[in-house]
Amino acid sequence: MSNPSPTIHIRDLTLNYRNEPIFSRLNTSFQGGAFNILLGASGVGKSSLLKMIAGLLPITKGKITCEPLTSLNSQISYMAQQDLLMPWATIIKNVMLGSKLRNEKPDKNKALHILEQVGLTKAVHQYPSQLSGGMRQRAALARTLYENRSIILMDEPFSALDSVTRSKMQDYTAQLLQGKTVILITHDPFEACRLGENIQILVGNPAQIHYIPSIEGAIPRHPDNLHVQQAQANLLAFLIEKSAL
Ligand SMILES: Nc1ncnc2c1ncn2[C@@H]1O[C@H](COP(=O)(O)OP(=O)(O)OP(=O)(O)O)[C@@H](O)[C@H]1O
Repeated sequence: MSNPSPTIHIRDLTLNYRNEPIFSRLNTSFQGGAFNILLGASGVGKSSLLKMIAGLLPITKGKITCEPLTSLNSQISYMAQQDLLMPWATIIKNVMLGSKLRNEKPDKNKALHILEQVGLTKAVHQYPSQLSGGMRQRAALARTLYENRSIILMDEPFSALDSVTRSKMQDYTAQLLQGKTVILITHDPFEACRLGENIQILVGNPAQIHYIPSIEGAIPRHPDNLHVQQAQANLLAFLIEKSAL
């Protein structure tokens, strides 16, 4: 049997930026094999936390571990807020870039299938500069989904999409990443309640974690679902209450 997707533990993690604390002794866990959603006001430290998990920001105090205990970095696929597409490569080559960098044989059929599912069949041989912002974001999503990793970190992956495309991409992503450990940052309470199996909010300065009660039903939850609507209203009220504005 293959290993289960790991749970990620954050222990006493501290991050300062220009002598200001972003978090101080932060503790939480992101559930293995589940969609973990992370919300919080702009600037609270969500992207920094994700980058620390991805190994892109150094850890000076505290620990990030996973259970079962293995090396984190080799298991992670990370989708940044910026699409980070290579301007010199076509969209399909961008999607298969990871294979190339690892000297593996690229799986063209898989890349084409994912690109079809994200609605980019016609753009396969185009360059990033020829695409709209939403198309570029879907290309970056396709590249992330192509990597068959057990931990997927996504920083606002659907933020540039219109609401219909966003809903379709949420459904597809939830279906494809079933059983993986996903940490997804969003500013959208509705997205959080449709996709979240574990919802956490970073609040305050230094930031601490606040947990949202779990929502009934398997993901992706239907927009009609009354539990989703109620949870979304409660979540929005909480975010407004904690807003510094
Ligand atoms: N290299 C860095 N290391 C640590 N902190 C940084 C760094 N660069 C910027 N910061 C500061 O860290 C704080 C948290 O930024 P971060 O991008 O993690 O917030 P965020 O919650 O993801 O915001 P947003 O929702 O706007 O993307 C900000 O005040 C930012 O100015």
